[in-house]
Amino acid sequence: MAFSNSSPPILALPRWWHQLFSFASFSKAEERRPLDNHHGRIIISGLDAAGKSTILYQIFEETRIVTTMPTIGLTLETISHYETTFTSFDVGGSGSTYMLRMLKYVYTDFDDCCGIIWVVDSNDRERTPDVKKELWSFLNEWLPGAVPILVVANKQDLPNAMSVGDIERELKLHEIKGRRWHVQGTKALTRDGIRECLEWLSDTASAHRLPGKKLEMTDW
Ligand SMILES: Nc1nc2c(ncn2[C@@H]2O[C@H](COP(=O)(O)OP(=O)(O)OP(=O)(O)O)[C@@H](O)[C@H]2O)c(=O)[nH]1
Ligand SMILES: [Mg+2]
Repeated sequence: MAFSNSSPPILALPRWWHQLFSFASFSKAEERRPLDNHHGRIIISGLDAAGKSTILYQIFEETRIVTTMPTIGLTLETISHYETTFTSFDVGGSGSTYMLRMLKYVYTDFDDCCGIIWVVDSNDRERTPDVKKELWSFLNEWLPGAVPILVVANKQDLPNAMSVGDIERELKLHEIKGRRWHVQGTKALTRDGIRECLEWLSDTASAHRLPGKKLEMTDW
């Protein structure tokens, strides 16, 4: 998602919108998965078109193919599943810094954030510098304390995709201090790697959750 400086972002959907997804996903949840017993919030972020919404839906849907539309404006996509909520948002585009500031103001319950999924389009080599800039700005200015970060190297099915090692080097992930991090390759369209993502988060995010808080995943 991108928007120009001249057109400030707006909250594109009412706050109750995610309840539709809560209802839809709840009925499908028969088999317990790695994060099902956790509490807190997990944020899914990254540049536009990286695959955030696809990953969000693949975590919960049983279908093999997921169709997504570009997430427009300052749109939060949130899905609740048992005690877990995933919320997704975009940080790309020229208005991203303004948007993050506004989100901090509007949406104040990030104190319960216990993990981040940062989605990268591994096939989009041209935008690697943008990804690096946004990721580090996010880590330095936005993400509280020692919250663990899972970098998802998505679109591994595409022939020009950077490897997990390439992404680790390009984004200088080894310079991350004071928090656990990991890179997981995924092919979100076919769900490859999604379970591994959840397993890593299950091991690490729980250490950062607040007692008694519901686990939520937020695709911003
Ligand atoms: N080849 C391939 N395409 C993918 C993969 N994951 C997502 N896509 C496609 O990439 C496009 C963008 O995916 P979305 O999930 O909408 O990405 P997003 O990050 O939510 O995008 P915005 O909401 O616009 O910021 C869609 O056409 C997806 O079908 C993948 O692993 N491989
Ligand atoms: Mg989206």
